[in-house]
Amino acid sequence: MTQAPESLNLSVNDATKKSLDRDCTTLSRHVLEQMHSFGAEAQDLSAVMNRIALAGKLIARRLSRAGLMEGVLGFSGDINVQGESVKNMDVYANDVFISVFKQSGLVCRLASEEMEAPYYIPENCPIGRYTLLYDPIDGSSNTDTNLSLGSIFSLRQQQGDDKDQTASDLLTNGHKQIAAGYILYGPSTMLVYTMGNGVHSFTLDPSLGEFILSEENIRIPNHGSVYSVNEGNFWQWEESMREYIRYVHRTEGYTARYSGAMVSDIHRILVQGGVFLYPGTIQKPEGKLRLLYETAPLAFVIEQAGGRATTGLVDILDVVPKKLHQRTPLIIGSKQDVAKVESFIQNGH
Ligand SMILES: O=C(COP(=O)(O)O)[C@@H](O)[C@H](O)[C@H](O)COP(=O)(O)O
Ligand SMILES: [Mg+2]
Ligand SMILES: [Mg+2]
Repeated sequence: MTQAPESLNLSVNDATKKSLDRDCTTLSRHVLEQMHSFGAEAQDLSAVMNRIALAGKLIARRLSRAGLMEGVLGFSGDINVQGESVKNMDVYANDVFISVFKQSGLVCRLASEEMEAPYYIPENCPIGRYTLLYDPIDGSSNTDTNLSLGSIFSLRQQQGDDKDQTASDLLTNGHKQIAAGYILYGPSTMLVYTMGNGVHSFTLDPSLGEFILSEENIRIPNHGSVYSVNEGNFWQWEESMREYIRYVHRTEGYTARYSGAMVSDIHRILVQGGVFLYPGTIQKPEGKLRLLYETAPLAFVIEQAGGRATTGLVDILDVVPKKLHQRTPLIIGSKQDVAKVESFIQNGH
């Protein structure tokens, strides 16, 4: 039998080892590495992230077969607390997050876009002290046309016992988030998260059923060519926002990208730079997006990657909400591009 040269053997083994190491860098292992500990808190956070990942896998599985199944596409017939028509996928994804945390001993309360008040899991409460805030499906208008969608999550420590079930301890600024991130349901399913120590992305490997590390410590470019905004709202904005858009139109080097799902638009900006805007309108100065489970978690991610997020006047992470479903305007992305928009809002140029 002919022996392979020693050097060839070595390089094959090295390559195999590298790919094995990569395949074993799962989300739960990564969280433990981030915490530099195998202690109880690290184990809990790793388990929480693992459950969020399970929710992402369940939602991704349903979306991948949506056109073949009854009752997945279309509207449920309900109107949610935001006054928006609810889609069947909104209902399913909302229930998925509740189901994965039941009997988990991890999360005591869940608050979402689709529920007027938080959902309490009393059996978890003596143990789990976390609250999960989430947008189960972001960009739901894309559901019926097989386009990208997202889920957004934010984890907070419960303060106090919340005996009266008003959840008033959630009405604090975004710096109180322990972890935040999103799942992007695109050509592949990705999970991006931060725990205050950089931003990391994972791709779902369907053959393993695991989220595997794609990129660690992602840094957003300081400037990018993309501006991402619904220009259909042009005449509803304040003049300063219209002036900014006129500036973009007059200036070389900008390109518009808008998918209808904020998670995918902001993911593009995280990777390639630029700015996403959802400003308030003259009629609705607070805009459309909700602070606790949309703008604050995305602000945490983008700031951790070296970018910025503001209402135009105040950093998103400094905003203290008065109510659970409070809305804020959002300008988020590369530092230079956000500063440019701010200068139009604050100085008119
Ligand atoms: O948060 C969003 C919508 O939230 P939702 O789907 O209701 O969770 C965004 O993804 C927007 O849908 C998106 O930016 C498009 O908004 P419009 O330009 O259609 O208002
Ligand atoms: Mg949303
Ligand atoms: Mg939603």
